[in-house]
Amino acid sequence: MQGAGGHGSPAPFICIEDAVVQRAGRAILSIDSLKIAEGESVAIIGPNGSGKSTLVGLIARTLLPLHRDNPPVVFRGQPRITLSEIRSLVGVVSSTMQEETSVHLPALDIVAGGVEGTLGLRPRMDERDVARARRIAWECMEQIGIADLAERDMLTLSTGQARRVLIARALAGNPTALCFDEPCTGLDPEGMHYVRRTMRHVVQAGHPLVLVTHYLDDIVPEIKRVIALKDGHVFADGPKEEILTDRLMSALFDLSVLVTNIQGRYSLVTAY
Ligand SMILES: Nc1ncnc2c1ncn2[C@@H]1O[C@H](COP(=O)(O)OP(=O)(O)OP(=O)(O)O)[C@@H](O)[C@H]1O
Repeated sequence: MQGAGGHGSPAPFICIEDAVVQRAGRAILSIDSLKIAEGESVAIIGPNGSGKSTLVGLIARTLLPLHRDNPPVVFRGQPRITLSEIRSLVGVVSSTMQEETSVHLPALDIVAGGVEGTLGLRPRMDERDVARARRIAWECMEQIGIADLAERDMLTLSTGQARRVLIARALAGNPTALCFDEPCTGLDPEGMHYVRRTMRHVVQAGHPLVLVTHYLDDIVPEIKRVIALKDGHVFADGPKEEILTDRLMSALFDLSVLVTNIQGRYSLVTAY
């Protein structure tokens, strides 16, 4: 089937054209053109305030751009798409969600809530639907190696464990792609290790990932493309070997930095 990409090329999974998000009278994000192909995993990096979370909100439609006749964000070439269709295309995990799910509920029910996009299981849910949602939740937790947390109260989990529960919750909605906004922020090295391992696992399991991060270390080997944002604009976009260089990263962060690459795992080093 030919998508809306024209000339026989398939439509991109996400196509953002001429998108402007304005807050307090100024453009906090301004994207001329940004396309993410079907099946492609990307990392979006940039300093604080560069517009990364705004971009996630734009993609997930949790915030709205300036009105235009043609929608600035188009999935698979379909200009009109509902919020629930977006949810089935992109499962988002963000720190806001972590706050929202800090409640006295078993982790299994938090994950089960991901099936219908609710916080925990919906009240007055049919018994069969509850059983089905819990079965899916269990499978998703098992898939990423956290089934042992199923009965634990969310409020007793470490930040790293809760983060992985949220990843399982996103998987429970069976979205095509996943979008993680700063998945390793606030975690200790062990927590980071397990979240990064989980990211590799979900990509290898066939879910393309849009990863938003400050840390080059989060860019798992499966991610080949890096998009750098600065001051609300795309500053650089390309294969990670071309973007993750000393020169480009120093210009991005306005700081003299060195990029290390050990067997495909990148890091930033500064001489402080
Ligand atoms: N509601 C708002 N009103 C005014 N300014 C806002 C609002 N929301 C965001 N901004 C500003 O927009 C810019 C981009 O914010 P955004 O949260 O997208 O950046 P970010 O790259 O995700 O930052 P961080 O790395 O700190 O999470 C920032 O300068 C922020 O202060």
